[in-house]
Amino acid sequence: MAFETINVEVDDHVALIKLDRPDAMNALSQQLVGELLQALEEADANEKVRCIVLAGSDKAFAAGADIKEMAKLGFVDVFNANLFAQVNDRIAAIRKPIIAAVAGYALGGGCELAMACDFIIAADTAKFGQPEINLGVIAGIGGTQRLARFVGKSKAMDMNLTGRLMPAEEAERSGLVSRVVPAKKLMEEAMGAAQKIAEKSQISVLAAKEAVNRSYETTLSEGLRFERSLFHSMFATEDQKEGMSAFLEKRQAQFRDK
Ligand SMILES: CCCCCCCCCCCCC[C@H](O)CC(=O)SCCNC(=O)CCNC(=O)[C@H](O)C(C)(C)COP(=O)(O)OP(=O)(O)OC[C@H]1O[C@@H](n2cnc3c(N)ncnc32)[C@H](O)[C@@H]1OP(=O)(O)O
Repeated sequence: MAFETINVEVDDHVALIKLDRPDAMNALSQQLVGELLQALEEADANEKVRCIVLAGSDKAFAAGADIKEMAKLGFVDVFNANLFAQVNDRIAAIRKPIIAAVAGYALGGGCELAMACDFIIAADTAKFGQPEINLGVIAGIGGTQRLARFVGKSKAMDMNLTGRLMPAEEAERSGLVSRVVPAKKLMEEAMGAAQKIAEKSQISVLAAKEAVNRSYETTLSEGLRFERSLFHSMFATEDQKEGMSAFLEKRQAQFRDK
């Protein structure tokens, strides 16, 4: 399907999804959110795709929900529509890894979208924030919950209450992002990471993603039990046999399990 507010390219096992509303700093309109969710689900269902990269423009990953759309809404509108309720569930249901490649502004829903991905690679130009307080609202899809878990209460409270932006270096230091690279290297780094993941055992990749994500949903002892049962199940795969044999035979593993 042709999209109007995003671009999708699939090449060599990696799906690159780029937000494309340059005139509005990639503001997350209802149309863009719908197209993004469909593109993610199509990539997840595409057997050729093994990793997904989500990117914006040099100036903005995404500047948040579309304020022009939200300005005219009232409580009854958003409550009855249960606005954005399904977004979290649909992104959480994507089994393949999603790397957020963030340059420029990732604000409000833009920061929340990046945090909902599996890890963030940031350009040194990236600025993260939850400035909803400036609009007389609060973050609505993870900006108080994920942020507090990722960077700790003090920084999450500071950002949500003052609306200040967190530069890339602080974001890395705080654990919000995995790596910071020069802006001109961002896409090379993100696509390189995606390629590296695509070469791994796909079944192990899916299992590792599920295990790490479970750590945010359960107790340590329960999480260790979940991790152990997934670890044990890896020994039923051809990839475990191939991976360990390849190491002992000092050759590159050729993983087969889908
Ligand atoms: C778990 C899954 C998560 C999935 C998330 C994805 C789906 C969910 C999306 C909805 C999320 C709802 C909950 C969320 O918490 C609520 C919000 O996001 S509220 C919005 C928060 N964002 C902001 O407050 C930032 C607003 N923008 C700015 O502060 C500035 O634009 C800027 C980014 C600092 C850049 O400033 P400048 O360089 O000066 O550029 P301009 O301001 O002139 O902007 C250029 C142009 O773009 C338009 N624009 C910018 N941001 C938005 C926006 N958020 N909505 C609509 N339009 C925007 C701006 O109006 C200008 O347009 P023009 O005037 O030229 O027509």
